[in-house]
Amino acid sequence: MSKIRVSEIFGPTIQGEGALIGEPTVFVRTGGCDYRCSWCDSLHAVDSDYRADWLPMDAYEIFEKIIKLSKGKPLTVSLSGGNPAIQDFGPLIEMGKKQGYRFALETQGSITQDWFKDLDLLILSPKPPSSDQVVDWDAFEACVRAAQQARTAMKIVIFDDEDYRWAKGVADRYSSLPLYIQPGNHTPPPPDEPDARIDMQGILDRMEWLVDKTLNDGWFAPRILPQLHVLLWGNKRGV
Ligand SMILES: C[S@@+](CC[C@H](N)C(=O)[O-])C[C@H]1O[C@@H](n2cnc3c(N)ncnc32)[C@H](O)[C@@H]1O
Ligand SMILES: Nc1nc2[nH]cc(C(=O)O)c2c(=O)[nH]1
Ligand code: SF4
Ligand SMILES: [Mg+2]
Repeated sequence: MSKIRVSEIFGPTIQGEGALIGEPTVFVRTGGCDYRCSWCDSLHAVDSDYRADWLPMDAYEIFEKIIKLSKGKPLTVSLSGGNPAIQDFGPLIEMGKKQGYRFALETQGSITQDWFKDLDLLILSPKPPSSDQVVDWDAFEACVRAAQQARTAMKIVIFDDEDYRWAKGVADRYSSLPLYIQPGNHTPPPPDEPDARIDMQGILDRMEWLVDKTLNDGWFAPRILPQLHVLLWGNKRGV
């Protein structure tokens, strides 16, 4: 069985973002990402300087840890990273579903896997201009198609006016996908400083700006949500 590069497994906590906000969950965060977003809040799982901290684990070992953390009570497992779509989660999803666990995956939509169809929720998070990344829309489209019947949602981080306009354009192209927008944390933790100071008032101001802008604009398609875990715990890692 192939190994998955794991940065951290933690929980139970609540899902802090998007469609499943507030839902109890255990996170499996993988190491390695094909993107380098300018404002990434999880660089310890992206930057290869930290690869020595990423542990190769097989599906049995990961599921054992999930069972321990959840005390054997089935819940939703959130697969994130880094880009978790680099890894092979097929065997873990198959194993977990047999025991009643559900699986949600967070990815930017740059890499497709055939096991996307087995997810309970695929969250595609294409990156706006402020990230300094360039979206490959063919690759994104392939992810949407690979989901097949699996529930799929889109989540876009918005930092400024340009991101906002961009998000509206993307929403038009994928109007059948439920959309969640969230303000950015402009004070993400440096990878070697897990609990770095956070500008909470600045984040709340960005949330208010985003709500006002969206409503004044008469754009009623998206749900506008903060990162709830950030409001509760700041930049703390493993929550
Ligand atoms: C750390 S990423 C990992 C999964 C995947 N690489 C992705 O970007 O979707 C998880 C989520 O956090 C969001 N995110 C990362 N940095 C952020 C920041 N500084 N402020 C708000 N959201 C952020 C991403 O856009 C993504 O939706
Ligand atoms: N509680 C909590 N909710 C989250 N939603 C997305 C997260 C992520 O980093 O992928 C995340 C996270 O790290 N913690
Ligand atoms: S795609 Fe996700 S994990 Fe990768 S750098 Fe961007 S926000 Fe971070
Ligand atoms: Mg996060």
